[in-house]
Amino acid sequence: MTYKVRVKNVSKVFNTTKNNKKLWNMILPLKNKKTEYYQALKDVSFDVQAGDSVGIVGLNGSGKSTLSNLLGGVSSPSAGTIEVNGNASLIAISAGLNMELTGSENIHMKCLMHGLSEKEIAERYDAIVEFSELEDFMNQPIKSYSSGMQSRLGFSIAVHTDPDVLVIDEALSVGDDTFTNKCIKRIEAFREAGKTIFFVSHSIEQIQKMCNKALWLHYGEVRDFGNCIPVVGMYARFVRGYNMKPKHIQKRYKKEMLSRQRVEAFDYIHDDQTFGAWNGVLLGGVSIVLGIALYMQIIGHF
Ligand SMILES: Nc1ncnc2c1ncn2[C@@H]1O[C@H](COP(=O)(O)OP(=O)(O)OP(=O)(O)O)[C@@H](O)[C@H]1O
Repeated sequence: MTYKVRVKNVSKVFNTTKNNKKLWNMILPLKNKKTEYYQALKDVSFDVQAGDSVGIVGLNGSGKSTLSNLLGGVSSPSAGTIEVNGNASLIAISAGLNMELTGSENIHMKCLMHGLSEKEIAERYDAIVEFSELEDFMNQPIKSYSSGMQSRLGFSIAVHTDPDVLVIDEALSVGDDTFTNKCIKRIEAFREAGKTIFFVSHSIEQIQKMCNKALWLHYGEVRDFGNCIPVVGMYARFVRGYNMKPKHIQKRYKKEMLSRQRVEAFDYIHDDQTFGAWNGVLLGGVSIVLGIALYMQIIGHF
């Protein structure tokens, strides 16, 4: 069967080394023996078909937002591949919005980023504003918006740019019920049109209502993936059992799981951090050459 989104052996690693930004570490990155990494996602694989609506569940810190950022193209995996047939749009609270720009400018900017022409933006502008219910706030910088207002604007822009894959990360958790219901209706219409949706939420009820598939992430790994009702049912049973455990047991479990996600290998990474390291080497080299040139100039003067 053809897939709409294929996530294959994806890992995401963050450099969590303390004092990593010291100039010395940037110039001589390979000297930094104590580099520490945190593996937020570990070897995640699954395929999703067009028309699927996938709920992503998991405890706090299990990697849901990290995955939604990868799916929405906001960041790239440290290892593995994500293939999306079509264009994807991420809606998270304030994702991709510029806090200094007004609501109106943000609409323009995000629509351009999604490949819409000036004519298409002009045609859709009123509908975006009307759906967001922010008519009176369009000329204000969005840093003055509440998180619910930012989310409404982000949601409205994203659905009107008509993406093939919509990634919704907790964006519905900050709105009031009336707006959330309006969004849910819009998402359902989206699904009926054969689009693909990823939906991150802590509300099991919302996921059961809106999704046909579910992915359960557990401390960066796929614990289960498949039809929504059984996967979410298993997850709900796990959460009930977990919540019944005494606090100190929960704390110990969490600590042990987090310690398993710390990795030390340097060569594992082939993303921005390695680029950063080589940029450091380049910067160091250029500095030395400039230093020598300056020294020669000074010597030449005397
Ligand atoms: N930029 C970063 N640098 C270092 N660690 C990070 C970074 N981003 C995320 N993490 C870590 O990765 C892990 C997964 O985070 P993520 O936000 O994806 O989890 P989540 O499942 O969305 O959590 P929540 O339910 O609380 O929103 C967390 O332990 C987090 O601290």
